[in-house]
Amino acid sequence: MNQLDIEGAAGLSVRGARQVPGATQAYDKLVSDGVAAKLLDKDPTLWGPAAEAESKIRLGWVDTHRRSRELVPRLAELRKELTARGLDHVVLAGMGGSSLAPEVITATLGVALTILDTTDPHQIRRALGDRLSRTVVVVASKSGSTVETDSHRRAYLTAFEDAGLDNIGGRFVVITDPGSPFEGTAREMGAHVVLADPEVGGRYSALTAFGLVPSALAGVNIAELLDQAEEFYASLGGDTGNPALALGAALGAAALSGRDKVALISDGTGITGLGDWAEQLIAESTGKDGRGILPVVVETPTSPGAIGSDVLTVTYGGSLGPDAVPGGGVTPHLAVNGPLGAQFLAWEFATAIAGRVIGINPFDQPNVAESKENTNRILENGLPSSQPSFTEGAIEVYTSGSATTVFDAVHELVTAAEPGGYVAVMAYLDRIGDAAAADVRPAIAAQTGRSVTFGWGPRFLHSTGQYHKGGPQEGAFLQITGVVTDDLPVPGRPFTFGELIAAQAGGDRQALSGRHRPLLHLHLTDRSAGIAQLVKALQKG
Ligand SMILES: O=P(O)(O)OC[C@H]1O[C@](O)(CO)[C@@H](O)[C@@H]1O
Repeated sequence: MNQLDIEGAAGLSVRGARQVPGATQAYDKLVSDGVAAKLLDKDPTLWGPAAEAESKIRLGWVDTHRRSRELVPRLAELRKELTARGLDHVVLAGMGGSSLAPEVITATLGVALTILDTTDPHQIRRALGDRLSRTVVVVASKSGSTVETDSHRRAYLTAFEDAGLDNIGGRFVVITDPGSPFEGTAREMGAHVVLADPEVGGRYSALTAFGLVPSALAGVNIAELLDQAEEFYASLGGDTGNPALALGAALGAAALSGRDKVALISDGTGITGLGDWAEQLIAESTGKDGRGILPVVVETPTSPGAIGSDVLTVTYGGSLGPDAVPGGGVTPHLAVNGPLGAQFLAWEFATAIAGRVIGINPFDQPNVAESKENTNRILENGLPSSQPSFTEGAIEVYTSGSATTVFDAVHELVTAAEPGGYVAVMAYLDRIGDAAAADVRPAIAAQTGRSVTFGWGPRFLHSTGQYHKGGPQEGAFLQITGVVTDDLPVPGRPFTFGELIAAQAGGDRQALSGRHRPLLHLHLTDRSAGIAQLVKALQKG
């Protein structure tokens, strides 16, 4: 470690922070304003008067890990009860902050958990067909009004009833805020109910019931995560030896100096998938008022997009020894290493700090509602009819440009993004069955040298979706949808999952085109053939 590196408690270190241009000045200003201690003290004035009311009720994450302790014995008991009933397959239904942390936790610790954060009927059908009689469904929604999650609950309820299973209510565990619509529904169903910490927003909720309940039921030792957070907490109030303060200062200062894309890359040292969780935290927290930091999850240290003139390269992983070379194969601006429980708290603290540095309120998400409203309107009135501009193989192309091939249409889109802008690939597909669609990201990034993000729809709507609409208006958007060959009704609702996902995609197209953003829609009439054709066309150039 050298003087640019800061090691805090719990073995969490941030290397490189002070070499990021502007970071030292930002850090010194934070110190002279006493921000670290004030944040630890939950001071709601740190983000200005306009953000104060929201901040007042959103700072519980600072020490929520302490209140979460009471969950440890309770969840051990519940797990015992469920396994005694033979319910050993845990399915988590939840969007954004209600499922991303358990995904990282279980992936990192090698524990099986089935996650439903989709409305793709094929993916949902596959989950419903998997060990149904042994399934316990964790329904996680802070607001208790998220359409995707409620639809999953309905689908499982009907599947359990159709299979003639007993004690159906007891096959559900509902996590929600006290008094939310889901609390009443859960009690009526006879579900197990775990009320969440209401003073913690979804994306800051890793160490609340949202992160811990599904993880514990799946078999994770959650006490260990809480211990790591508690140990790291000791570093948070200080002006020295505070890696989270350094991380926040560097993220904020980099964005102000033009490195406003953050490539998030695993260094391969034992933490899996933190990038997807941090992506939501950073994008939804900072992408507003025409400002923000764009997180770009990059597959490996050598994948396209890891470095660039407007990119802050950040690697993450488990604790590293003092002489270790960080980065896992790339030279990062910042390397964040340490145990997972400490990482969650460090990134949350750093994001709140970066929000202050760039001058936004890190606790609201003012532009998320728009696509949801468009979706509801489409579900009521139907999608406006449209004809493809042309069809190539298994791909229908909807473009306002003049291209006549898929490759040219993508090229046209990419060149329409502002210099220093980005391309967002948004795939409303089955993220297991259609996993190869993720290859589109590196293929476009390699061709263009631009920052390219990839998100599964509708999951990204609860993450980078906020940034797309609220952040700097410099994105170009590639939306990919796919044929539905085996649709599934949403029980008790006047639409199917296939109609819902189409309406979500259509609603987001309306939100983006309303902002006059470049948008290309590709519809796959045969999913696997279409993906293979698209990736091949892009790779060939
Ligand atoms: O937990 P809920 O209320 O279902 O919300 C899920 C996600 O949707 C959002 O509220 C908005 O997209 C996220 O901030 C949140 O994590």
